[in-house]
Amino acid sequence: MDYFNYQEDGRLFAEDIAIEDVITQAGTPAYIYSRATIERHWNAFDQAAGDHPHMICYAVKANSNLGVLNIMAKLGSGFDIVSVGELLRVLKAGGDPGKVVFSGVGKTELEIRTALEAGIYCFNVESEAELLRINEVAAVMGKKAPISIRVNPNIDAGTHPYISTGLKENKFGIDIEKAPAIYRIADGLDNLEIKGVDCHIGSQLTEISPFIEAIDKLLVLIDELTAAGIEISHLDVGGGLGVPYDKETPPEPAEYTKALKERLGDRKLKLLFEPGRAIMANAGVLVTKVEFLKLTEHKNFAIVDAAMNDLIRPSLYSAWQRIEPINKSVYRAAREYDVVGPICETGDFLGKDRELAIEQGDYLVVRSAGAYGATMASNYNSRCRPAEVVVDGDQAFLVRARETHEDLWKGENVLPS
Ligand SMILES: Cc1ncc(COP(=O)(O)O)c(C=O)c1O
Ligand SMILES: N[C@@H](CCCC[NH3+])C(=O)O
Repeated sequence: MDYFNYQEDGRLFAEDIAIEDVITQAGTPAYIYSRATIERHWNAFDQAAGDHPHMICYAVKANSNLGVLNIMAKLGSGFDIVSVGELLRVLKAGGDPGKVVFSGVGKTELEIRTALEAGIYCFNVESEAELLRINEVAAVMGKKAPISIRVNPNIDAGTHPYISTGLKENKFGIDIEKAPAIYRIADGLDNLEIKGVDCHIGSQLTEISPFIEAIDKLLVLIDELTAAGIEISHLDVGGGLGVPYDKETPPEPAEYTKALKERLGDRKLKLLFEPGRAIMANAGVLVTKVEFLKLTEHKNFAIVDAAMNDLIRPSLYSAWQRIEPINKSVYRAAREYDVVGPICETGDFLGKDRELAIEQGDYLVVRSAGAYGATMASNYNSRCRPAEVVVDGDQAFLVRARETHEDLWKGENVLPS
Protein backbone atom coordinates (compact mmCIF):
# COMPACT_ATOMS: atom_id res chain seq x y z
CA MET A 1 0.00 0.00 0.00
CA ASP A 2 1.19 3.51 -0.73
CA TYR A 3 0.16 7.07 0.01
CA PHE A 4 -0.43 8.27 -3.56
CA ASN A 5 -4.21 8.54 -3.86
CA TYR A 6 -6.79 10.31 -5.98
CA GLN A 7 -9.05 12.64 -4.02
CA GLU A 8 -12.76 12.94 -4.78
CA ASP A 9 -12.09 16.01 -6.92
CA GLY A 10 -9.99 13.86 -9.26
CA ARG A 11 -6.57 15.20 -8.26
CA LEU A 12 -3.71 12.88 -7.35
CA PHE A 13 -2.16 13.52 -3.94
CA ALA A 14 1.16 12.46 -2.44
CA GLU A 15 0.19 12.10 1.23
CA ASP A 16 -1.53 15.44 2.00
CA ILE A 17 -0.26 17.48 -0.94
CA ALA A 18 -1.60 17.62 -4.49
CA ILE A 19 1.03 16.55 -7.01
CA GLU A 20 0.20 19.68 -9.02
CA ASP A 21 1.26 21.81 -6.04
CA VAL A 22 4.58 19.96 -5.71
CA ILE A 23 5.49 20.48 -9.34
CA THR A 24 4.59 24.17 -9.21
CA GLN A 25 7.73 24.40 -7.09
CA ALA A 26 9.87 21.56 -8.45
CA GLY A 27 9.01 21.65 -12.16
CA THR A 28 9.06 18.53 -14.33
CA PRO A 29 10.33 15.91 -14.81
CA ALA A 30 10.50 15.27 -11.06
CA TYR A 31 10.55 12.26 -8.81
CA ILE A 32 8.26 12.51 -5.79
CA TYR A 33 8.69 10.12 -2.86
CA SER A 34 6.36 9.57 0.09
CA ARG A 35 8.05 9.32 3.47
CA ALA A 36 5.05 7.57 5.08
CA THR A 37 5.15 4.90 2.36
CA ILE A 38 8.89 4.33 2.81
CA GLU A 39 8.41 3.97 6.56
CA ARG A 40 5.43 1.70 6.17
CA HIS A 41 7.32 -0.65 3.86
CA TRP A 42 10.44 -0.69 6.04
CA ASN A 43 8.34 -1.37 9.14
CA ALA A 44 6.60 -4.25 7.36
CA PHE A 45 9.95 -6.08 7.24
CA ASP A 46 10.90 -5.07 10.76
CA GLN A 47 7.58 -6.17 12.23
CA ALA A 48 7.60 -9.41 10.23
CA ALA A 49 10.99 -10.33 11.69
CA GLY A 50 9.58 -9.43 15.11
CA ASP A 51 11.75 -10.45 18.05
CA HIS A 52 13.89 -12.80 15.98
CA PRO A 53 17.38 -11.18 15.90
CA HIS A 54 17.53 -9.39 12.57
CA MET A 55 18.85 -6.47 10.59
CA ILE A 56 17.22 -4.79 7.60
CA CYS A 57 19.98 -3.65 5.27
CA TYR A 58 18.22 -1.44 2.75
CA ALA A 59 19.76 -1.93 -0.73
CA VAL A 60 21.11 1.54 -1.47
CA LYS A 61 21.23 0.97 -5.24
CA ALA A 62 17.42 1.10 -5.40
CA ASN A 63 17.42 4.77 -4.38
CA SER A 64 20.50 6.46 -2.96
CA ASN A 65 19.18 9.99 -2.51
CA LEU A 66 20.58 11.41 0.73
CA GLY A 67 17.09 12.41 1.87
CA VAL A 68 15.87 8.86 1.35
CA LEU A 69 18.91 7.33 3.08
CA ASN A 70 18.40 9.72 5.98
CA ILE A 71 14.82 8.47 6.39
CA MET A 72 16.21 4.91 6.58
CA ALA A 73 18.91 5.98 9.04
CA LYS A 74 16.26 7.54 11.30
CA LEU A 75 14.38 4.22 11.23
CA GLY A 76 17.54 2.52 12.50
CA SER A 77 18.07 0.71 9.20
CA GLY A 78 21.17 -1.07 8.05
CA PHE A 79 22.38 -0.73 4.46
CA ASP A 80 23.49 -3.04 1.66
CA ILE A 81 26.10 -1.23 -0.44
CA VAL A 82 27.98 -2.16 -3.60
CA SER A 83 30.53 0.65 -3.93
CA VAL A 84 32.54 3.13 -1.91
CA GLY A 85 30.28 5.81 -3.36
CA GLU A 86 27.28 4.19 -1.73
CA LEU A 87 29.20 3.86 1.55
CA LEU A 88 30.05 7.58 1.54
CA ARG A 89 26.40 8.41 0.88
CA VAL A 90 25.27 6.25 3.78
CA LEU A 91 27.74 7.97 6.12
CA LYS A 92 26.79 11.42 4.81
CA ALA A 93 23.11 10.64 5.43
CA GLY A 94 23.77 9.65 9.05
CA GLY A 95 23.68 5.87 8.55
CA ASP A 96 25.43 3.58 11.02
CA PRO A 97 28.52 1.96 9.41
CA GLY A 98 28.21 -0.85 11.95
CA LYS A 99 25.03 -1.92 10.11
CA VAL A 100 26.47 -1.92 6.59
CA VAL A 101 26.99 -5.03 4.47
CA PHE A 102 29.15 -4.66 1.37
CA SER A 103 28.13 -6.77 -1.68
CA GLY A 104 29.43 -6.69 -5.26
CA VAL A 105 31.81 -8.71 -7.43
CA GLY A 106 34.54 -6.13 -8.01
CA LYS A 107 35.59 -4.54 -4.72
CA THR A 108 38.83 -2.58 -5.15
CA GLU A 109 41.57 -2.27 -2.52
CA LEU A 110 40.52 1.31 -1.90
CA GLU A 111 36.92 0.25 -1.35
CA ILE A 112 37.92 -2.52 1.05
CA ARG A 113 40.21 -0.18 2.99
CA THR A 114 37.58 2.55 3.23
CA ALA A 115 34.98 0.04 4.43
CA LEU A 116 37.36 -1.37 7.05
CA GLU A 117 38.21 2.14 8.24
CA ALA A 118 34.50 2.93 8.54
CA GLY A 119 33.95 -0.28 10.53
CA ILE A 120 31.27 -1.99 8.44
CA TYR A 121 29.33 -5.01 9.70
CA CYS A 122 30.34 -7.48 7.00
CA PHE A 123 31.76 -8.01 3.51
CA ASN A 124 29.67 -10.30 1.31
CA VAL A 125 32.50 -11.99 -0.55
CA GLU A 126 31.84 -13.03 -4.14
CA SER A 127 35.06 -14.88 -5.16
CA GLU A 128 38.16 -16.55 -3.76
CA ALA A 129 40.38 -13.81 -5.19
CA GLU A 130 38.31 -11.20 -3.35
CA LEU A 131 38.60 -13.17 -0.11
CA LEU A 132 42.40 -13.10 -0.41
CA ARG A 133 42.38 -9.39 -1.22
CA ILE A 134 40.24 -8.56 1.81
CA ASN A 135 42.57 -10.61 4.03
CA GLU A 136 45.63 -8.78 2.64
CA VAL A 137 44.15 -5.30 3.06
CA ALA A 138 43.02 -6.14 6.59
CA ALA A 139 46.49 -7.49 7.43
CA VAL A 140 48.16 -4.25 6.32
CA MET A 141 45.70 -2.33 8.50
CA GLY A 142 46.20 -4.70 11.46
CA LYS A 143 42.48 -5.56 11.46
CA LYS A 144 40.24 -8.58 11.17
CA ALA A 145 37.69 -8.20 8.39
CA PRO A 146 34.20 -9.56 9.06
CA ILE A 147 33.05 -11.67 6.11
CA SER A 148 30.30 -13.86 4.80
CA ILE A 149 30.42 -15.76 1.50
CA ARG A 150 27.79 -14.91 -1.08
CA VAL A 151 26.71 -18.32 -2.22
CA ASN A 152 25.31 -18.91 -5.69
CA PRO A 153 22.75 -21.68 -5.16
CA ASN A 154 21.98 -22.21 -8.87
CA ILE A 155 18.28 -21.42 -8.63
CA ASP A 156 16.03 -19.93 -11.28
CA ALA A 157 14.40 -16.90 -9.68
CA GLY A 158 11.83 -16.76 -12.49
CA THR A 159 12.48 -13.10 -13.18
CA HIS A 160 13.88 -11.03 -16.09
CA PRO A 161 17.24 -12.54 -17.19
CA TYR A 162 19.04 -9.20 -16.66
CA ILE A 163 18.10 -9.15 -12.97
CA SER A 164 18.45 -12.85 -12.23
CA THR A 165 21.59 -13.43 -10.17
CA GLY A 166 21.45 -16.91 -8.63
CA LEU A 167 22.15 -19.13 -11.62
CA LYS A 168 25.45 -20.87 -12.33
CA GLU A 169 25.97 -18.77 -15.45
CA ASN A 170 25.58 -15.50 -13.52
CA LYS A 171 28.69 -13.61 -12.36
CA PHE A 172 27.51 -13.42 -8.76
CA GLY A 173 28.60 -15.36 -5.71
CA ILE A 174 30.48 -18.60 -5.24
CA ASP A 175 29.11 -21.86 -6.53
CA ILE A 176 27.41 -23.61 -3.61
CA GLU A 177 29.40 -26.78 -4.24
CA LYS A 178 32.66 -24.87 -3.87
CA ALA A 179 31.51 -22.86 -0.83
CA PRO A 180 32.67 -25.32 1.91
CA ALA A 181 36.23 -25.27 0.53
CA ILE A 182 36.22 -21.44 0.42
CA TYR A 183 34.96 -21.28 4.02
CA ARG A 184 37.85 -23.58 5.03
CA ILE A 185 40.31 -21.23 3.30
CA ALA A 186 38.72 -18.24 5.06
CA ASP A 187 38.93 -20.06 8.38
CA GLY A 188 42.67 -20.46 7.87
CA LEU A 189 43.35 -16.79 7.12
CA ASP A 190 44.47 -14.68 10.08
CA ASN A 191 42.81 -11.41 9.18
CA LEU A 192 39.29 -12.63 8.47
CA GLU A 193 36.44 -13.29 10.84
CA ILE A 194 33.69 -15.53 9.48
CA LYS A 195 30.27 -14.14 10.35
CA GLY A 196 27.66 -15.51 7.99
CA VAL A 197 26.32 -17.00 4.81
CA ASP A 198 24.75 -14.77 2.17
CA CYS A 199 22.77 -15.14 -1.02
CA HIS A 200 20.74 -12.99 -3.40
CA ILE A 201 19.12 -14.83 -6.27
CA GLY A 202 17.51 -12.00 -8.20
CA SER A 203 15.16 -9.06 -8.17
CA GLN A 204 11.40 -8.65 -8.64
CA LEU A 205 10.58 -12.21 -7.52
CA THR A 206 6.84 -12.75 -7.43
CA GLU A 207 6.81 -16.30 -6.05
CA ILE A 208 8.01 -17.51 -2.68
CA SER A 209 9.26 -20.90 -3.87
CA PRO A 210 12.69 -19.84 -5.31
CA PHE A 211 13.47 -18.09 -2.01
CA ILE A 212 12.60 -21.19 -0.02
CA GLU A 213 14.55 -23.45 -2.36
CA ALA A 214 17.62 -21.22 -1.87
CA ILE A 215 17.22 -21.08 1.93
CA ASP A 216 16.94 -24.84 2.15
CA LYS A 217 20.18 -25.22 0.22
CA LEU A 218 21.93 -22.62 2.41
CA LEU A 219 20.77 -24.31 5.61
CA VAL A 220 22.30 -27.60 4.46
CA LEU A 221 25.56 -25.70 3.89
CA ILE A 222 25.34 -23.98 7.30
CA ASP A 223 24.80 -27.32 9.06
CA GLU A 224 27.77 -28.78 7.22
CA LEU A 225 29.97 -25.82 8.22
CA THR A 226 28.81 -26.00 11.84
CA ALA A 227 29.62 -29.71 11.94
CA ALA A 228 33.10 -28.88 10.62
CA GLY A 229 33.60 -26.40 13.49
CA ILE A 230 33.02 -23.24 11.43
CA GLU A 231 30.60 -21.09 13.36
CA ILE A 232 28.00 -19.15 11.34
CA SER A 233 26.13 -16.45 13.24
CA HIS A 234 23.97 -14.91 10.54
CA LEU A 235 22.05 -15.79 7.41
CA ASP A 236 21.71 -12.97 4.88
CA VAL A 237 18.82 -13.77 2.55
CA GLY A 238 19.47 -10.82 0.22
CA GLY A 239 16.70 -8.74 -1.32
CA GLY A 240 14.56 -9.53 -4.31
CA LEU A 241 11.00 -9.45 -3.01
CA GLY A 242 8.88 -8.18 -5.91
CA VAL A 243 6.23 -5.46 -5.97
CA PRO A 244 2.92 -5.13 -7.81
CA TYR A 245 3.66 -2.92 -10.82
CA ASP A 246 0.42 -4.14 -12.35
CA LYS A 247 -1.45 -7.26 -11.29
CA GLU A 248 1.49 -9.22 -9.84
CA THR A 249 0.86 -10.64 -6.38
CA PRO A 250 4.30 -11.08 -4.80
CA PRO A 251 4.50 -12.46 -1.27
CA GLU A 252 4.20 -9.87 1.52
CA PRO A 253 7.20 -9.48 3.87
CA ALA A 254 5.12 -11.15 6.63
CA GLU A 255 4.41 -14.29 4.61
CA TYR A 256 7.97 -14.46 3.34
CA THR A 257 9.53 -13.99 6.77
CA LYS A 258 7.20 -16.48 8.41
CA ALA A 259 8.26 -19.13 5.88
CA LEU A 260 11.91 -18.27 6.50
CA LYS A 261 11.65 -18.48 10.27
CA GLU A 262 9.91 -21.84 10.02
CA ARG A 263 12.79 -23.17 7.93
CA LEU A 264 15.40 -21.99 10.47
CA GLY A 265 14.00 -24.30 13.14
CA ASP A 266 16.04 -23.97 16.33
CA ARG A 267 19.21 -22.77 14.61
CA LYS A 268 20.44 -19.61 16.32
CA LEU A 269 20.92 -17.48 13.23
CA LYS A 270 20.46 -13.73 13.02
CA LEU A 271 18.51 -12.90 9.85
CA LEU A 272 19.67 -10.18 7.47
CA PHE A 273 17.42 -8.78 4.75
CA GLU A 274 18.55 -6.58 1.85
CA PRO A 275 15.30 -5.21 0.40
CA GLY A 276 15.48 -2.38 -2.13
CA ARG A 277 12.54 -2.42 -4.50
CA ALA A 278 10.02 -3.68 -1.93
CA ILE A 279 10.64 -0.57 0.17
CA MET A 280 11.11 2.07 -2.52
CA ALA A 281 9.33 1.19 -5.79
CA ASN A 282 5.80 2.10 -4.79
CA ALA A 283 7.01 4.93 -2.58
CA GLY A 284 7.77 7.07 -5.61
CA VAL A 285 6.34 8.49 -8.83
CA LEU A 286 7.90 10.29 -11.77
CA VAL A 287 5.90 13.35 -12.86
CA THR A 288 6.14 14.49 -16.45
CA LYS A 289 4.46 17.05 -18.68
CA VAL A 290 2.80 16.29 -22.01
CA GLU A 291 4.66 18.51 -24.46
CA PHE A 292 2.84 17.42 -27.61
CA LEU A 293 0.27 14.93 -28.84
CA LYS A 294 1.25 13.52 -32.21
CA LEU A 295 -1.61 11.68 -33.89
CA THR A 296 -0.75 9.59 -36.95
CA GLU A 297 -2.60 7.04 -39.04
CA HIS A 298 -0.68 4.22 -37.41
CA LYS A 299 -0.02 5.34 -33.86
CA ASN A 300 -0.67 8.12 -31.44
CA PHE A 301 2.24 9.48 -29.45
CA ALA A 302 2.16 11.44 -26.22
CA ILE A 303 5.53 13.19 -26.26
CA VAL A 304 6.45 14.00 -22.67
CA ASP A 305 9.33 15.83 -21.01
CA ALA A 306 10.69 12.72 -19.23
CA ALA A 307 12.67 10.14 -21.16
CA MET A 308 14.68 6.94 -20.96
CA ASN A 309 17.53 8.88 -19.37
CA ASP A 310 15.22 9.70 -16.43
CA LEU A 311 13.61 6.25 -16.16
CA ILE A 312 15.28 3.47 -18.12
CA ARG A 313 13.33 0.44 -16.83
CA PRO A 314 10.75 0.37 -19.68
CA SER A 315 13.49 0.57 -22.34
CA LEU A 316 15.97 -1.76 -20.65
CA TYR A 317 13.74 -4.52 -19.30
CA SER A 318 10.50 -3.87 -21.21
CA ALA A 319 9.17 -3.08 -17.75
CA TRP A 320 5.53 -2.02 -17.44
CA GLN A 321 4.72 0.84 -15.08
CA ARG A 322 1.30 2.44 -14.69
CA ILE A 323 0.90 5.88 -16.31
CA GLU A 324 -1.92 8.18 -15.22
CA PRO A 325 -2.87 11.86 -15.40
CA ILE A 326 -2.45 13.84 -12.19
CA ASN A 327 -5.95 15.25 -12.64
CA LYS A 328 -8.78 13.00 -13.76
CA SER A 329 -11.61 15.50 -13.29
CA VAL A 330 -11.21 17.43 -16.54
CA TYR A 331 -12.88 16.13 -19.68
CA ARG A 332 -10.51 14.96 -22.42
CA ALA A 333 -11.00 12.56 -25.32
CA ALA A 334 -9.48 9.15 -24.56
CA ARG A 335 -7.09 7.57 -27.07
CA GLU A 336 -4.39 4.96 -27.11
CA TYR A 337 -0.89 6.41 -26.97
CA ASP A 338 2.71 5.39 -26.85
CA VAL A 339 4.14 7.62 -24.13
CA VAL A 340 7.56 8.64 -25.43
CA GLY A 341 10.36 11.00 -24.47
CA PRO A 342 12.36 13.49 -26.55
CA ILE A 343 15.47 11.27 -26.85
CA CYS A 344 16.65 10.24 -30.31
CA GLU A 345 16.12 6.51 -29.85
CA THR A 346 13.14 4.44 -30.90
CA GLY A 347 13.59 2.61 -27.59
CA ASP A 348 12.86 5.82 -25.71
CA PHE A 349 9.44 5.12 -24.29
CA LEU A 350 7.86 5.08 -20.84
CA GLY A 351 4.83 3.06 -21.85
CA LYS A 352 3.20 1.64 -24.97
CA ASP A 353 -0.43 1.39 -26.05
CA ARG A 354 -1.81 3.21 -23.04
CA GLU A 355 -5.39 4.42 -22.99
CA LEU A 356 -5.18 8.00 -21.76
CA ALA A 357 -7.57 10.96 -21.68
CA ILE A 358 -5.08 13.80 -22.05
CA GLU A 359 -4.27 17.03 -23.84
CA GLN A 360 -1.09 18.96 -24.51
CA GLY A 361 0.10 20.62 -21.30
CA ASP A 362 -1.37 17.99 -18.97
CA TYR A 363 0.80 16.23 -16.42
CA LEU A 364 1.21 12.48 -16.03
CA VAL A 365 2.73 10.29 -13.34
CA VAL A 366 4.64 7.10 -13.96
CA ARG A 367 3.86 5.03 -10.88
CA SER A 368 6.14 2.65 -8.96
CA ALA A 369 9.19 4.74 -9.90
CA GLY A 370 10.81 5.08 -6.47
CA ALA A 371 13.24 2.19 -7.02
CA TYR A 372 15.78 1.99 -9.86
CA GLY A 373 14.45 5.27 -11.25
CA ALA A 374 16.62 8.22 -10.25
CA THR A 375 19.60 5.96 -9.45
CA MET A 376 19.70 4.70 -13.03
CA ALA A 377 19.21 8.13 -14.60
CA SER A 378 21.84 9.41 -17.01
CA ASN A 379 22.69 12.53 -18.97
CA TYR A 380 22.16 11.01 -22.41
CA ASN A 381 21.30 13.64 -25.02
CA SER A 382 22.78 16.21 -22.57
CA ARG A 383 19.67 16.09 -20.48
CA CYS A 384 19.81 17.26 -16.87
CA ARG A 385 18.78 14.76 -14.23
CA PRO A 386 15.38 15.46 -12.71
CA ALA A 387 14.56 17.04 -9.38
CA GLU A 388 13.68 14.78 -6.44
CA VAL A 389 11.20 15.69 -3.72
CA VAL A 390 10.19 13.93 -0.50
CA VAL A 391 6.64 14.57 0.70
CA ASP A 392 6.09 14.24 4.42
CA GLY A 393 2.45 14.85 5.39
CA ASP A 394 1.60 18.31 4.12
CA GLN A 395 5.20 19.32 3.55
CA ALA A 396 7.41 18.85 0.51
CA PHE A 397 11.22 18.88 0.65
CA LEU A 398 13.43 19.29 -2.39
CA VAL A 399 15.98 16.53 -1.69
CA ARG A 400 17.78 17.02 -5.00
CA ALA A 401 17.65 20.07 -7.19
CA ARG A 402 17.33 19.55 -10.92
CA GLU A 403 20.80 19.42 -12.47
CA THR A 404 21.92 22.48 -14.39
CA HIS A 405 23.80 22.45 -17.67
CA GLU A 406 26.82 23.85 -15.83
CA ASP A 407 26.70 20.79 -13.51
CA LEU A 408 26.68 18.67 -16.60
CA TRP A 409 29.89 19.86 -18.22
CA LYS A 410 31.82 20.41 -14.97
CA GLY A 411 35.28 18.86 -15.32
CA GLU A 412 35.21 18.81 -19.12
CA ASN A 413 37.75 20.86 -21.05
CA VAL A 414 38.24 22.11 -24.57
CA LEU A 415 41.66 21.67 -26.19
CA PRO A 416 44.13 24.58 -25.90
CA SER A 417 44.66 24.80 -29.65
C1 LIG B 1 23.27 -8.13 -3.45
C2 LIG B 1 21.96 -7.46 -3.61
N1 LIG B 1 21.20 -7.26 -2.52
C3 LIG B 1 20.01 -6.66 -2.60
C4 LIG B 1 19.49 -6.23 -3.80
C5 LIG B 1 18.17 -5.56 -3.80
O1 LIG B 1 17.27 -6.21 -4.57
P1 LIG B 1 15.74 -5.78 -4.61
O2 LIG B 1 15.68 -4.37 -4.98
O3 LIG B 1 15.17 -6.68 -5.61
O4 LIG B 1 15.18 -6.02 -3.23
C6 LIG B 1 20.23 -6.45 -4.97
C7 LIG B 1 19.67 -6.11 -6.30
O5 LIG B 1 19.05 -6.96 -6.91
C8 LIG B 1 21.49 -7.07 -4.87
O6 LIG B 1 22.24 -7.26 -5.96
N1 LIG C 1 17.67 -2.25 -12.00
C1 LIG C 1 16.80 -3.39 -11.87
C2 LIG C 1 17.00 -4.12 -10.61
C3 LIG C 1 18.41 -4.53 -10.45
C4 LIG C 1 18.68 -5.13 -9.17
C5 LIG C 1 20.12 -4.99 -8.83
N2 LIG C 1 20.75 -6.19 -8.37
C6 LIG C 1 15.37 -2.99 -12.08
O1 LIG C 1 15.07 -1.86 -12.26
O2 LIG C 1 14.48 -3.78 -12.10
